[in-house]
Amino acid sequence: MNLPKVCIIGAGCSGFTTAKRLKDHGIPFDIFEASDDIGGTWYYNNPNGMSACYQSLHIDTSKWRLAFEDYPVPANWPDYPHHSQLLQYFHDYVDHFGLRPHIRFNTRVEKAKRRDSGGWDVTLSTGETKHYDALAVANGHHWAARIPEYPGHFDGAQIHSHQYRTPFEPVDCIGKRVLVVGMGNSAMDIASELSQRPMAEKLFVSTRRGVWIFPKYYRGQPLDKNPAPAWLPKGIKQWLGARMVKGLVGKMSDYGLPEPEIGPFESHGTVSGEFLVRAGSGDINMKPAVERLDGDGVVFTDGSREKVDIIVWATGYDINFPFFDDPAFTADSDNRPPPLFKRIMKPGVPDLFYMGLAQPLPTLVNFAEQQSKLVATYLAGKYAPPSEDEMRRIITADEDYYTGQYYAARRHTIQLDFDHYVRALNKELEKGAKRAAAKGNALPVPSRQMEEA
Ligand SMILES: NC(=O)C1=CN([C@@H]2O[C@H](COP(=O)(O)OP(=O)(O)OC[C@H]3O[C@@H](n4cnc5c(N)ncnc54)[C@H](OP(=O)(O)O)[C@@H]3O)[C@@H](O)[C@H]2O)C=CC1
Repeated sequence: MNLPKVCIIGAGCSGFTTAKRLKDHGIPFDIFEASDDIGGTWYYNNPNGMSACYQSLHIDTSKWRLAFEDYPVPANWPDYPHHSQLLQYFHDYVDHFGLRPHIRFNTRVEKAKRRDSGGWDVTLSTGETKHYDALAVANGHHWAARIPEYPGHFDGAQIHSHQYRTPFEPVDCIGKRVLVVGMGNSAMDIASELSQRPMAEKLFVSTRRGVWIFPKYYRGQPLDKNPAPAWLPKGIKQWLGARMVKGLVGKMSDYGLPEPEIGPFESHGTVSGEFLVRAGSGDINMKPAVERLDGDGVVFTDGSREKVDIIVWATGYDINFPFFDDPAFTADSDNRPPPLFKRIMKPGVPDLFYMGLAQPLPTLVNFAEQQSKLVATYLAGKYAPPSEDEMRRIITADEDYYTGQYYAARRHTIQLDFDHYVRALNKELEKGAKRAAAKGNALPVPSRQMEEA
């Protein structure tokens, strides 16, 4: 059968696992990667400017949960591998499955435009425009730094956590008074590192709300290693999890942190084995939200003022698809992507797939590997989605399930429970296989001879 040809944007873990699955099904594809190598955000000092890695970064998901299902992680890995180990694992995967020859490096997708009749014209940084039958978007969502604006001016240095590499780069923090803004996982790691006595002279962390900080271990085992069964009702799962977390860490105010007004599962999980100890040891000084910048200092909402030399904005990322002009395909002003069936397909657009566009707990690393099952079987005519109306109904129900419990924030628009998602996806794949068989396994996306536009 002449299967449709796919353009994959990005050779990070979402892009290359999608490629592997397409290859398994004999679906032709090209991957375009702006950088000189694979890995995306996990490629430290990635010359494409899109890596959020700092030198000391260890992933906060354990090796037990991030492994690709068809390629085991090295047996000698620690529970929480370093970013360099993860990147090596990615290289090994790509080479093992023979994906590298399909990747065009140093080639950025500048524009992706859908034709009225379907199919995509993809314009590359080389100036070429190529036509593809389908488009898989895997450009990541941890690279467009979000920096809030506050009144006043600041005379010191300001960086976003995305730029942070070491205590010395890109700004020398040694002996300085440093303010880290935010309480996500970037803030946890960077504040814990800089608060060590030989590093910053004084380390402040500003947060506009209290959050729960999960430990990394429970009785000597990674906390995420033995999750509750995926079939357990959400309310019970969260009640049990909240009890365990509270039992393990106690009250946040015991460490000098603001007491959360929310439960542990009402914000994206903040995980750290170090932060609470550093705060409890007096090396991290908590401050409320920033009110204004004030020359050589910062004024906070409780009226206090601190002299500050460096601000690290660990304030997260925006979802960004710079190659789409059509707002129907991009995130809105609240950082919400278009409503997507299984977070992959936009109803009514049969030849576009968003890969890894989620904040799955516990991890994003092996998430697109699961999603690619739907994409590959769909393009091969072995899976058929439900009607557009049914897709929309499922999208609404899924979004309520996955994001309903979180407080409204730009960082919470694509939250997702990995285990629940995979269970539901597998059921959907079974149903879709029956629908496809009833339609005679017709190809939903026509394959045209690939042509230069
Ligand atoms: N070791 C690891 O594996 C690491 C993983 N990560 C992952 O990378 C992703 C991004 O994490 P991260 O970079 O921490 O970003 P997040 O979006 O998770 O956190 C951003 C933080 O900044 C705060 N914030 C946002 N806007 C403002 C504002 N205008 N004023 C004050 N505070 C603000 C948020 O507070 P609010 O909730 O109030 O909006 C939140 O506390 C996550 O998925 C995270 O888990 C990150 C670092 C390390």
